[in-house]
Amino acid sequence: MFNILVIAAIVTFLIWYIQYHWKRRKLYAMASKMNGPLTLPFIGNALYFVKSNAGILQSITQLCSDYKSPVRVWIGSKVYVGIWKPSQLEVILNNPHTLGKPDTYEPAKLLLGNGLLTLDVPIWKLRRKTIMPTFNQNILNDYVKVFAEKAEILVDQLKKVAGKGEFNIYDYINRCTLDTFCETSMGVTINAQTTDCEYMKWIGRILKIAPNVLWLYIGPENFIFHWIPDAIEATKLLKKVHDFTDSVVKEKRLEYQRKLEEKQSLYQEDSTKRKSFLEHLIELSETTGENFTDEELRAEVDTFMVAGSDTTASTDSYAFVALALFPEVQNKVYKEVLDILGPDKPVEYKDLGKFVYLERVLKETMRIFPVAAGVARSVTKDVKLENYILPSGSTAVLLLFPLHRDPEIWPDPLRFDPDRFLPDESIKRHPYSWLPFSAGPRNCIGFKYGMMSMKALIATVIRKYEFSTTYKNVEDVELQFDVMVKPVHGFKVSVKLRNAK
Ligand code: HEM
Repeated sequence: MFNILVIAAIVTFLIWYIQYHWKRRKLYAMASKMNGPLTLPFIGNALYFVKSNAGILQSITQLCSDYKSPVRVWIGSKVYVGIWKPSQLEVILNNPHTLGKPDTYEPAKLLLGNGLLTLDVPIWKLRRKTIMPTFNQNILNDYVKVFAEKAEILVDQLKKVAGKGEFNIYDYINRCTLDTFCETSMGVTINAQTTDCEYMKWIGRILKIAPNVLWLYIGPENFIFHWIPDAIEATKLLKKVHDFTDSVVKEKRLEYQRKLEEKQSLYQEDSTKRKSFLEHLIELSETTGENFTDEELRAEVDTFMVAGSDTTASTDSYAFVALALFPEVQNKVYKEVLDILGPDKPVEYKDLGKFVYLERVLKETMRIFPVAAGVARSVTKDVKLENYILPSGSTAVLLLFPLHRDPEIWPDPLRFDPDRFLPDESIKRHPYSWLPFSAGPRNCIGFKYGMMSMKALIATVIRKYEFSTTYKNVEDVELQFDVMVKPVHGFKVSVKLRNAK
């Protein structure tokens, strides 16, 4: 009897195994036509990525120098196709069958709920269309006052470290950015720069733990996620973050209802009152029939907070490291800001377009130090990619870091030269050569907000402080993959008050 059961189990397994591979035969055939390293049974090329955070980034860079785009990599039973050639990126970023997010984004779903970043394509399309108007230029212009106010507090906070040697400027900028985001996304003041703010600690810790648990989703091992201590801690912290956002959502909804009952639309009541993204979303929800649930509103607000604040804080910090590394660039930015603002006038939205050199510096910073090393998309139908077919069932990984450092596109790629972004130079390149915010219909919805807030912060700070660093050059800034691309040894700079007696 026992023998029969064993034979039945083996036969069932064999039938399942053959069916499984038979269904995937097209995937195997197409993937085998692409370049890629030799694969080991069962684990594929997983060993390439079982490394330290810095090692992972090195492995990706090495793969891209050993092979041409697209490169195929197997991790367990999943095939990932790395792409960094601009013409191929253009195909993927604009194809309707590569708009979805693969299961590598599952941890982000836990973090953020179902917000724009992680939503499945059909719902994402509707949601993106609804949310898009909240990023219009007039709304963003209203936020510049907040950017300027919070940056002035940052100027004040930096007095603590001025003239006292090197420190990690990210710690200061991150607090400033969280202050700005809480005000503009939720309409709440958390004073992260001047008080010991719990919310900031939760977000900081979650982002720190996230890389330790991310890999659990890059394989069939998803089920163990909930048993890992870091994942358990992250879940507890997430609850606190979600409870905080939930309470703000409820409060703002009640406020909206109260105003309606008083028969005053928010606009009629006080057209000069600045509204946060959340307040705009509540209004859209009520007036367009979109009917966002509280949970959906929370997911969108949390998504803005997480997708927006660490990316801008890190890019601002890289920009200060770059200014510290290249004093002649720093001087030019300082002069431009002084010419436009004078010594004390707070930055206003109409000034931002005039910072043309600062804009080139930011673009060159994001080229050399793109905080998002890559973007992943699931392939739901075969897609022709020049001489290859990207098979349905694979994951396209758009490698922005290797793209931005490709010597064929960017000669002498580690030379920091903002003039690469002069219009006459930009026009010579493929438009998909520079993609820090990605591109196509699912690009970063917050890119204008990001550019405006970074310009406002840097202009406000550079006017008061001069930056230096013990990093000697770009190569010296060793990088690692830490959800975002971050320097192994921090964003090390020293600051000195300008005109200090
Ligand atoms: C330097 C700053 C920023 C960088 C480098 C950046 C980069 C990116 C990238 C690479 C993506 C992925 C796009 C894709 O899948 O193809 C993305 C998506 C997104 N970003 Fe940003 N981002 C920045 C700032 C912001 C800000 C300020 C906000 C919000 C206020 C924001 C909100 C989002 C959202 C909601 C998505 C998902 C869009 C969608 O799937 O429709 N980001 N961002």
